[in-house]
Amino acid sequence: MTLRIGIAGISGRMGKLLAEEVAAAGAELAGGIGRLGDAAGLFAGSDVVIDFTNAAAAEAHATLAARHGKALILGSSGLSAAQEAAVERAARQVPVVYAANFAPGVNLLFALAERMAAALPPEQYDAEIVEMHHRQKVDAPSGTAIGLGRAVARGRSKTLEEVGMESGRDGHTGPRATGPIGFAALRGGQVVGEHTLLFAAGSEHIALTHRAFDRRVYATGAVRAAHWAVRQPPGLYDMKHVLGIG
Ligand SMILES: NC(=O)C1=CN([C@@H]2O[C@H](COP(=O)(O)OP(=O)(O)OC[C@H]3O[C@@H](n4cnc5c(N)ncnc54)[C@H](OP(=O)(O)O)[C@@H]3O)[C@@H](O)[C@H]2O)C=CC1
Ligand SMILES: O=C(O)C1=N[C@H](C(=O)O)C[C@H](O)C1
Repeated sequence: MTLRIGIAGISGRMGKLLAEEVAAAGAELAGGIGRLGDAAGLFAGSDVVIDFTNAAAAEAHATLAARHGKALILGSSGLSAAQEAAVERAARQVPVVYAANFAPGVNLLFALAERMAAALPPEQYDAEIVEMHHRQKVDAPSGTAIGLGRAVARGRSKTLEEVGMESGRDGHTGPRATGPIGFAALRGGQVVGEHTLLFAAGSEHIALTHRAFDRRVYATGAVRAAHWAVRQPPGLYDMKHVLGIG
């Protein structure tokens, strides 16, 4: 049977591409809403909903997904801890794929970041994450940068909260602390998404960079996740589960 996919945020930069990718994948566009749309109606009429909106709307859509028993693909970034807790609650009842970035290359980068961090002692290698996005982006650091930070922390057998984040350095900051991960966010023009993870030691640097040239890469990944999610039991998944990379 043809999969019915609903889109929350259909008039946005991502939403327009998602509608095209739903059709390209042979699925049915069950409906699409913007800020003023009927969200409950969208969930009622869809097998799975893809959300690329904002943090507050994402939280509301997670609650609706659970209420309507529908799978959810969540791409929105900038969620607070409380908003992520609402997503986790929904995922006890329905499959939720919550991914900071739906590009395959970034998800490989997450896996590499964890392995590199495990191999490079924090006393010798400072981890720094630099990201750049278009001037319309409203949250910083990007969800992907935070995802990279979480991967580095995991590689060091800690959480990101335990390791600590150092962002917005300005003025007399004093020497860099050992351990925390540095974050820097650049905004300008129409940059689709660039992320660099740098491990800096006294005698060497290692840097990994991902550049997205076309945000269609995210839309293709999200539609792929939608087809995958409807076959899963309730749970919180991310793109590594969809792609089968660990
Ligand atoms: N995980 C990933 O791979 C990616 C994540 N993102 C994230 O996706 C989100 C959207 O990005 P982008 O498309 O560039 O942003 P846009 O601002 O272009 O689009 C967001 C859309 O969401 C709609 N919206 C706002 N509130 C609601 C609501 N309550 N219900 C339904 N729709 C709503 C807006 O509609 P209206 O026009 O009515 O205001 C708008 O069209 C961001 O958080 C971004 O960081 C982006 C790219 C990739
Ligand atoms: O807002 C964007 O554009 C993007 N947001 C995501 C993020 O916050 O990481 C993913 C991608 O970098 C594009």
